[in-house]
Amino acid sequence: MATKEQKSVATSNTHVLIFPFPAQGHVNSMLKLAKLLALHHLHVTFLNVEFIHHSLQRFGDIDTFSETFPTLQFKTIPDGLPENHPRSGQNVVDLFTSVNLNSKPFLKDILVSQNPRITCIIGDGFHGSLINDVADEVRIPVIHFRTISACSFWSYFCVPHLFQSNQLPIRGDEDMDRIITGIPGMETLIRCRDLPSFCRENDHFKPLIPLKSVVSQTHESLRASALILNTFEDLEGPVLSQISLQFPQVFTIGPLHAHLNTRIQESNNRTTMSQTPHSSTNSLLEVDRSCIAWLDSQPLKSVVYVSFGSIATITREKLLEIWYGLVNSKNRFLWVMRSDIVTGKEGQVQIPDELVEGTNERGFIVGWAPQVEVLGHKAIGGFLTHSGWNSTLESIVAGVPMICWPYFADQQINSRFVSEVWKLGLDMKDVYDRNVLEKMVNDVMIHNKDEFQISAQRMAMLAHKSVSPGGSSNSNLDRLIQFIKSITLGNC
Ligand SMILES: O=c1ccn([C@@H]2O[C@H](COP(=O)(O)OP(=O)(O)O[C@H]3O[C@H](CO)[C@@H](O)[C@H](O)[C@H]3O)[C@@H](O)[C@H]2O)c(=O)[nH]1
Ligand SMILES: C[C@H]1CC[C@@H]2C(C(=O)O)=CO[C@@H](O)[C@@H]21
Repeated sequence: MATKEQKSVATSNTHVLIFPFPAQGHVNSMLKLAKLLALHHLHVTFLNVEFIHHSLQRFGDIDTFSETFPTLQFKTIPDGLPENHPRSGQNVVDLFTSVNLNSKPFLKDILVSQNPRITCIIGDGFHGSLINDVADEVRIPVIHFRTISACSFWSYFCVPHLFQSNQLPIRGDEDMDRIITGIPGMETLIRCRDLPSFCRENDHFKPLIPLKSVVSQTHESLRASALILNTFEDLEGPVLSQISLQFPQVFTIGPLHAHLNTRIQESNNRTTMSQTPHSSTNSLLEVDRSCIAWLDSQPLKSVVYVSFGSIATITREKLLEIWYGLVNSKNRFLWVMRSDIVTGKEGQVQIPDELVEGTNERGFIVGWAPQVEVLGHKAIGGFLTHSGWNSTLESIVAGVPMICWPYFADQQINSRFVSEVWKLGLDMKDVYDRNVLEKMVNDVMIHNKDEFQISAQRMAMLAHKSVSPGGSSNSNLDRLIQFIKSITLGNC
């Protein structure tokens, strides 16, 4: 239910247009920012490509937003791909090319036709050059929101320097444990294998998204008036100090899902009109809630939650290797197995009898889960994750230790920080072995459980502190709102 305060009309002519890269991990966090700004009475237009908007209407709850966020509106543009294009899994990379090539006229049209007029664009930094070029043409100030961690953003930023100092490229026959020394703030931490996967010459994504392109998008953020990151100072302070030397206006306002809940609660408390917590999923896929009833019947912290996000795909062999590792560990598990997760032509995966039995005894499989709710459930004791940034933050907020099995892009460096810097879990990157997984799962769930639980609880507490009144992300959001308003005034 909307509060009196939320229902009040926008108090200024500040009108922000937010445009995410069309994928779950990006829409998720950028829509949370949209809600936060709307909650503070700014006009917000959230621009999606059509298929994302339709998915949010089908599986999310955006049609109910006008009640709670009256100053938030949705607009759509085409993505330029044929209607029957499978926009799921790793096919999302085609969207990058197509949106870059085709969306400019539609974007410009939306930007100049709104009332009140758009005074600021918050664009996905992954589409940095597109956003900057359009913003220049229509003369509207632009802020970049990069939806990845500060440590991965910074590593992309430093790539040209790594080439100059002959630390890159990473060739096919490379010693992947070679230390990369040229990233300020991470001097002895990063091995070749921990750099974003696009840095590997033999990366299977390389032909689809060249490293050069991701790096140049990252440098495009230098042209923006400010940079927003979904992180918090207690988590990534040293790297953020380095980023601030290059980017004078950096706003760290995460973890955004926790921040939004805090601000909604604050606003409810002020008006006493409604105490209903905000539980929107922003989901692009149909959520299967049956797993919650299953979790309700499991012992405290006994279940490993397994999910590899919205893009990762795996071969049949790797899927079975993970499955064996989980079943052989004898722990209970809840696994999100997306319908498009298995690559290759085999179609249906034949599942050995011992895996079927082990799963019937101790496992539960769904196509898509209410992840934030699952991670917050008392039965969850660990998270086998691909280390996507949203999943990492959601695990941190819930105080759940991780076993990391990164797939591509920023995930390789996120998992290094999870294991070696934050001590929140173990990193299994580049290993596809059931015995290793079995051992790691048991380390996190049983043998070193107390140690991991203590560090996970500590970081969860810091995350909550950062979004609470007086916390760094909370204050940074107030500063960001003032910054956006000052851009509006300067623009009049
Ligand atoms: O069953 C599920 C599984 C996932 N999710 C949600 O889906 C999101 C997944 O996001 P993320 O963990 O970031 O993974 P990806 O979908 O893989 O995200 C892409 O975008 C991220 C942000 O840029 C990057 O960090 C990743 O590497 C990139 O693959 C999270 O909010 C989850 O809560 C669900 O709601 N239900
Ligand atoms: C398709 C992926 C390549 C990298 C992109 C990204 C980024 O901002 O660097 C994050 O996650 C992915 O969704 C994008």
